[in-house]
Amino acid sequence: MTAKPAWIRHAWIPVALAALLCFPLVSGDIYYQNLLIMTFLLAIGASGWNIMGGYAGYLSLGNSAFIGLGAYTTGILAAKADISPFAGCLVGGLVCAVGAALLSLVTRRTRGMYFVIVTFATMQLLGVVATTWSGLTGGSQGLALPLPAWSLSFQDWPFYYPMLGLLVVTVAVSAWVRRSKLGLGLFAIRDDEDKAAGLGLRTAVYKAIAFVLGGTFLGIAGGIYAYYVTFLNTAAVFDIITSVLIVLAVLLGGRGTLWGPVLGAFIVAPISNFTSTGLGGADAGAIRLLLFGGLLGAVAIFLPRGVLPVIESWFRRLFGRGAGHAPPIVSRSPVGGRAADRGAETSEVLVVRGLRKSFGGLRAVDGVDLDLAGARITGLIGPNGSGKTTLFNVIDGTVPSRDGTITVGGRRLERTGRPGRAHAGLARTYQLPRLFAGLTVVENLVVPERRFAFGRLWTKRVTAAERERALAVLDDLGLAAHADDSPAGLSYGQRKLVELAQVLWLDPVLVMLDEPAAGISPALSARLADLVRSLRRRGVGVLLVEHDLAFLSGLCEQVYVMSRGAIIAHGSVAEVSAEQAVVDAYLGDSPVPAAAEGHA
Ligand SMILES: Nc1ncnc2c1ncn2[C@@H]1O[C@H](COP(=O)(O)OP(=O)(O)OP(=O)(O)O)[C@@H](O)[C@H]1O
Repeated sequence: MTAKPAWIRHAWIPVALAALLCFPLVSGDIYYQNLLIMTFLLAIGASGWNIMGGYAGYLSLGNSAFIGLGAYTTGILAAKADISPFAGCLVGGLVCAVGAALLSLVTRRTRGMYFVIVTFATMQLLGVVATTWSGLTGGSQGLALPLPAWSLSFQDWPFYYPMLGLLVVTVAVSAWVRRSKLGLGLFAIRDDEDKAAGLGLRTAVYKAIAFVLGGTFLGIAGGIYAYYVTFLNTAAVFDIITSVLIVLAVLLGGRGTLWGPVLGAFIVAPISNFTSTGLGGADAGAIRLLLFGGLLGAVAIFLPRGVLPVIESWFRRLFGRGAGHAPPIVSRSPVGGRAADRGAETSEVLVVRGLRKSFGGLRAVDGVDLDLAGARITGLIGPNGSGKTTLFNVIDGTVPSRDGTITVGGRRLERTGRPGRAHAGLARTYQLPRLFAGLTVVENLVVPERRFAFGRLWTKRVTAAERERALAVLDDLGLAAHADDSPAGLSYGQRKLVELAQVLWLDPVLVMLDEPAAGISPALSARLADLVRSLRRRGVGVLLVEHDLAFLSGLCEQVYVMSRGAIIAHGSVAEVSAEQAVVDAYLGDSPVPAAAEGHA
């Protein structure tokens, strides 16, 4: 069965919106109006949180801090400066945007549980500041906002419609983020942040923008909420329960999806409302926290994907809705690039001097010097544990080192971060291919970023030109039929090929390949060797770690031999194979493979 056109699949959106727009006009029931206002607030919070927590995979538990900041900014402006709360809430959004930008600076290097703790601590800190700064916030006495001046016949419409409007804007922005390069980068960060940085993505900027967007919407919603309740109390506004409800709504609905957080809010808000009106007494807050904390744990364990993805996969199974493959474009992948432009054949692409890296007392890399010319394929061999991967990691910035210099294409890079090294033309693959499982094969190919530009973040996730070029590359690799599949469906060898094609998207001057031929079929190995030779023709320098000497000897002009962190020999495969130190360290007593005696 063919997929239905997008307008049919999305027809429910205007219907649902029209129903929500008409509801207050046809029903005079204030209870349901209020319930919907709180649902919209939760849905805004959940959609905003989803940009950072769902798309980028950064969970935080401090989001009610932004609601509180927005609410207090609006409340203080209204109570002290007589500024309309509807204008004040925009200022609240701005204050939250600045606050989120500052917080993302603080949390730049924080991940996982540490990120959760820092955001939670920020919320607690803001609560304490708001309580102690009583001259401004009213402290524990609370802060009263002016009562709305409109006629009672309007009921709660002046809160209902702005909140609904803000929800529409939040979802629209969230949808637009998904379709942009910003979203592509955020999903890549969620799958493998280190790899994304190695492909040139300025991950800190991506995360900061995601955090600022979510924080801004929460701040504006907090401002409208402040006017709606007309009385702010620090204990209630900076309560952890609001953060828990936001996270619960996202996880329940479907983290990382567009509509999951909204669906989750429509399920969670009525339950929350029921418990806050139904439960009384001094322990009501603790019971609610226990209940929603328990629900959060249960959803994380028993429904980790959330309701929406589960329903979608049922539908797919029932109606067989597939993504459909675009026809492959038969053309050759482009050659040339910056390596050829800079006449790399004649210059050094990599110069390393005195590089060292120790892990405790172990000298994994011990004073390594390397000289690699462009348009040359250089092998790096050595016994297991001799330091080859660590040397790669130090050169590409995965592992920091304080000793030694690294020059790529004439630029000193030892103090440059991973994205900067990628922008300078340094690219690498891994022993086990690391593709982004949440992206399609084409998206994996186009995700690398040759240089950072703000404007680029807002462009389409995969432009038509990029798609055409990516399909040409995949066609060359015999993988065009998998263009729109998840890389999880590819064989190990195919993933290695795609990873190589991915790093070539950077248009590098130097490519470091970590055991590219390990564990792949002879046919794929031959294809890979062809690809490596084509790099040499384009003037790209190649540094290749490989245990398969037959593979190396057919490719490399020179090899470096490592043992115990140091380079112990350098020359052609035949030359180093004849050296006694190499035989002792690497080959042991085995004879040199016949293939090593004559190389291309
Ligand atoms: N993060 C780390 N912490 C501590 N020791 C490490 C770390 N990474 C590597 N090592 C150690 O450094 C030494 C060099 O390891 P490395 O992985 O670089 O060797 P290799 O030559 O790539 O080995 P192989 O050929 O098996 O991949 C090994 O003794 C390894 O145990």
